[in-house]
Amino acid sequence: MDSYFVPEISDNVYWVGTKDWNRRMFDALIPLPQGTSYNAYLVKGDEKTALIDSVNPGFEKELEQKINQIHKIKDIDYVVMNHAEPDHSYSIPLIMEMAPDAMLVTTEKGAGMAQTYYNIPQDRIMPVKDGDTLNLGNRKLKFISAPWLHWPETMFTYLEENKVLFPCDFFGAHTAFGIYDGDVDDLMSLAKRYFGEIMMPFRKMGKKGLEKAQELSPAMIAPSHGPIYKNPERIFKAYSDWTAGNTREKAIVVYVSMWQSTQDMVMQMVETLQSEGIEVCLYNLENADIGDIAMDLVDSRAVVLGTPTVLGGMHPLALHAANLVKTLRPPLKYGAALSSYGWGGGALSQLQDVLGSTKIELVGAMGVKGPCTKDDTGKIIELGRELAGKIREG
Ligand SMILES: Cc1cc2nc3c(=O)[nH]c(=O)nc-3n(C[C@H](O)[C@H](O)[C@H](O)COP(=O)(O)O)c2cc1C
Repeated sequence: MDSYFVPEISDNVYWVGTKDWNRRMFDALIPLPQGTSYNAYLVKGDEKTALIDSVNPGFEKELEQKINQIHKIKDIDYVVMNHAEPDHSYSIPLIMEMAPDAMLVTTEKGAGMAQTYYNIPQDRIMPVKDGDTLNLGNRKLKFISAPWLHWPETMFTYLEENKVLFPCDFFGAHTAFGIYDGDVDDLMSLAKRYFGEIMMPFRKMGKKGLEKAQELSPAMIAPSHGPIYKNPERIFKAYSDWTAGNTREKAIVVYVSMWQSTQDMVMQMVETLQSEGIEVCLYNLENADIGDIAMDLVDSRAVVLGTPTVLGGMHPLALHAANLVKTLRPPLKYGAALSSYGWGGGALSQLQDVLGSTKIELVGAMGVKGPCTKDDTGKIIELGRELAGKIREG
């Protein structure tokens, strides 16, 4: 490529990130319907220049050229590492090699990770604490500790003069589309999906991070994935609901069925919940997108899990889903389980084991031998009504 598009997103602040249009999977787990971006930013003061975050493996050359279009890479003074994960930090050692006087700026924990992951020598690392500032001449960077968003070493960086917040993964979205928030129609869904996948397990820390971000009153939020927010209020409002764990009168139903018996049970439950005024989203685990499930877990009040018994336990897809429900720590209050079995069963007791350590109140777990009888259907309707009542209570 002869020349890259390197937008100046704010006075003397340049987006030097890269877009991974064709990536379809993240963390070997999460589908990416619109690819993703690895946002890195170059901040030029009249005395010093800082690079904030870097890019994923495979995009080093593009990053190098983009920086060089704005400022000689060898003259970079600081490389700020908000988060050590390789999608943002993999290219840091290369930049440090090309910019021999540059210092790596990161948290105390980040310093350890920079050595472990990237072999950055200790004498080239400048650890910073919450509230520390770094002078670039006519502009200043301020560092805000933001642990567990979503690794222990994470921090935000704030460019005070421009009022631009660089929160790394926090407020991010996986999409390669658009530069600014107004460019992507379904951005709030993508941001919610990202929140569910990455930030939901750390809602308490997220609440604190949100408060710290709001206190700064930034004019712009420049995350490490997805579009840059020219209007932070929109994402602030959304994060306020999501980190608080505000749920709706909504049930997420996830199931798998080999011979349709469990599916019939699940469908009767769906009809009952809907007729009781409950919003329902349904995923067949055979073809469901885990990211969609994570997104709907963000504000669902109840989960219904349907699985047949397979070899004495849950169907492996249902076990995977139940484990996700457990580890993503959604704000679910209620649950119900539906299962068909052939002879001895076993799926329901395994499900109760998996979800036993969560705060989800299991309203009912119903097992049926073979296909549903009329009598069984009546019991599912009863269970559905009871679950709907709980959901309406709040
Ligand atoms: C591969 C396989 C393994 C099974 N293992 C068990 C089992 O260990 N215990 C049991 O009670 N039923 C077992 N079954 C029977 C199913 O649980 C039963 O057919 C059930 O009705 C299937 O529900 P579905 O129609 O929702 O797939 C197994 C069935 C299959 C196909």
